Amino acid sequence: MAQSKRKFRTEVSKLLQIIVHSLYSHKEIFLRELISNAGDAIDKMRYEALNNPDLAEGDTEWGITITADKENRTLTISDNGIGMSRDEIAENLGTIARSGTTEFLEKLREQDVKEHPELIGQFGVGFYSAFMVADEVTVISRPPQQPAVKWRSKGDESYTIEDTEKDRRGTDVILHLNEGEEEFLEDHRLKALIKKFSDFMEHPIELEGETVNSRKALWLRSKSDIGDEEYHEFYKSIAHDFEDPLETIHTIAEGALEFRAVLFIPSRRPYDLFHAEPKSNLHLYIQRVFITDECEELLPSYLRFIKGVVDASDLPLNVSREMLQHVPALNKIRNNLVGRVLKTLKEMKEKDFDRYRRFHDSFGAVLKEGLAQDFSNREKIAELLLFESTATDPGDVTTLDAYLDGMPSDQEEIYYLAGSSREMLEHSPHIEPLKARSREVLFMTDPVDEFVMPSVEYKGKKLVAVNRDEVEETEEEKQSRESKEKDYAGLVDLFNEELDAVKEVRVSSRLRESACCLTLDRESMTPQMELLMKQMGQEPPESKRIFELNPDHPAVRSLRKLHETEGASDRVKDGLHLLYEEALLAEGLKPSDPAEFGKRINRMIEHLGAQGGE
Ligand SMILES: Nc1ncnc2c1ncn2[C@@H]1O[C@H](COP(=O)(O)OP(=O)(O)OP(=O)(O)O)[C@@H](O)[C@H]1O
Repeated sequence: MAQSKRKFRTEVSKLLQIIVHSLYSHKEIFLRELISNAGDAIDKMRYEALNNPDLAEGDTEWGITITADKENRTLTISDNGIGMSRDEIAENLGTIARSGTTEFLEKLREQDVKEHPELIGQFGVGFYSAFMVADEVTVISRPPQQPAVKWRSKGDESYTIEDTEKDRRGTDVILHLNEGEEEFLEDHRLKALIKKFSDFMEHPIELEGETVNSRKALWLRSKSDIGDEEYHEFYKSIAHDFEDPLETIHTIAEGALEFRAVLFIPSRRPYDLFHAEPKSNLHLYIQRVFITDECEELLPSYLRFIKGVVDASDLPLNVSREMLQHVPALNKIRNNLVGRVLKTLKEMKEKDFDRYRRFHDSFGAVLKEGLAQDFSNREKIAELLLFESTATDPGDVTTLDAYLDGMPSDQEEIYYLAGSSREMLEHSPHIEPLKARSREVLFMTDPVDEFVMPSVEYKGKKLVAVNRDEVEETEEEKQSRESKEKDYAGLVDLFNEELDAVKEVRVSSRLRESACCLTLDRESMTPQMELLMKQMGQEPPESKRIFELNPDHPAVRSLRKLHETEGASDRVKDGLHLLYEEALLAEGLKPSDPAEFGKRINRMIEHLGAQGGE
């Protein structure tokens, strides 16, 4: 097949533009990325050859070779890994198949990357980092038992692909270095970088016929021999991150169940934490042989932000990826890992709250998913959560334990209100009765709260949403309500007739500053849940709300008087609908007919004008 020229997909061009024009610091990480890709390719080939030795074509001296050619100013990274076919190379090096890529790159301005290169670290530039130091990159690759292919690009809009010859299976990545990047052709510089970035890599990395790395898989070494820097380099290599991790967990389990794991909590939320498929990010090895990086059984999805490796020495090497889910030992490893992670987080929270706060700001919303996924650890997860509340200053947080500590002895439940922002929640009419009784209300502003919190119980106390018809009236409130109900019976009847969308209209004794509010009955979905369902293209079941009127509010009182003198006049009906629409707005909802809402307001203003002119 002749040479064909193809355009990069837009997201690749955009990424290349950022890399070529603004990624000036951390240039040397290109070597880490390319060596890490080469190592992955070897791992994949070795795994395939386990079950099908013919595929290896007799070449099982796994290794990576780095060759510097000063005359031609090229640096070549070669591996005898799995290689790429013509289609694969176009797919792997011409597109970025990660969801949300385009949106992320669009948001990331070049200036931001110049000043904060770690932002791009949330994304992981991988192979494309080669263009930080090279004006042209050639990739020659041959998969087992297939022809070779040559890919070439100058890091602009396009690349070419053509057939070629290659004896050895695997991939050569040839960088034609930019002027000024000659340091990456120097032996001592390359050696130092390989030691720094990839010393732990199991496969030998050769430079000038000499193996440079010590090759001892990091997770097999004893903890006391490993310094923070080594852990951090290892993390950056597997996570493709620019920043150090927030926390490292190195576990060596011996006895009935043997495995080793090195887990990391990143310091920053990756760009696709919520839109990518929620799957675990751990690499599973069995006796040092890489098996898969897509093993959902290793960690539940609410811990999907954890990166790292697990090496299970007890599992059979010939277990296929598909069979992994049926291996009971994996379940045990998973329980063990979950326990370690939760324990580490608890310790961090107790000993270094500022650091824990950083963790929670990035990953708290994911951790919460565990309340619904992992019943056996529910209380441990709940203990880790942080919330703002009516008792904290904006930006400050409290915990469920602190809530319980500050709770009056006659309070039976933990109160919360979920919504889009603290600001909105603070002004919600539902807070008023609790405030009046000096009860703290937790503010929940993550979308997942609506789904998980209603079923949570913490240390025997149920979490109750204060916008639901579940908060009991006090005796005093009850008496005050009953004394006023008679006066309002007529107006309440008219509301009931006029407002189809509500299930019940009630005189309320709980509201203070607000004239009215909408309360959910026990079974209904919250407005936010309804919105989410609509966003997902589903029609939520119709939920009717309870409309509560504050009999002591001047607006409600004057509407009652007007109703007594005029009956169900147009003015009274306008007032009634406006009160209802006001309650909708306080819930973050819209009046169902905005035009009619506008007209009602106009009539009211007109009326004011008429009064003023009198
Ligand atoms: N040396 C290689 N041998 C075989 N395949 C390779 C090699 N280098 C890259 N690839 C393929 O190209 C793909 C893209 O590589 P790239 O480094 O851009 O991203 P990645 O490693 O998949 O993702 P990330 O960098 O976010 O982890 C890889 O997933 C792999 O399939």
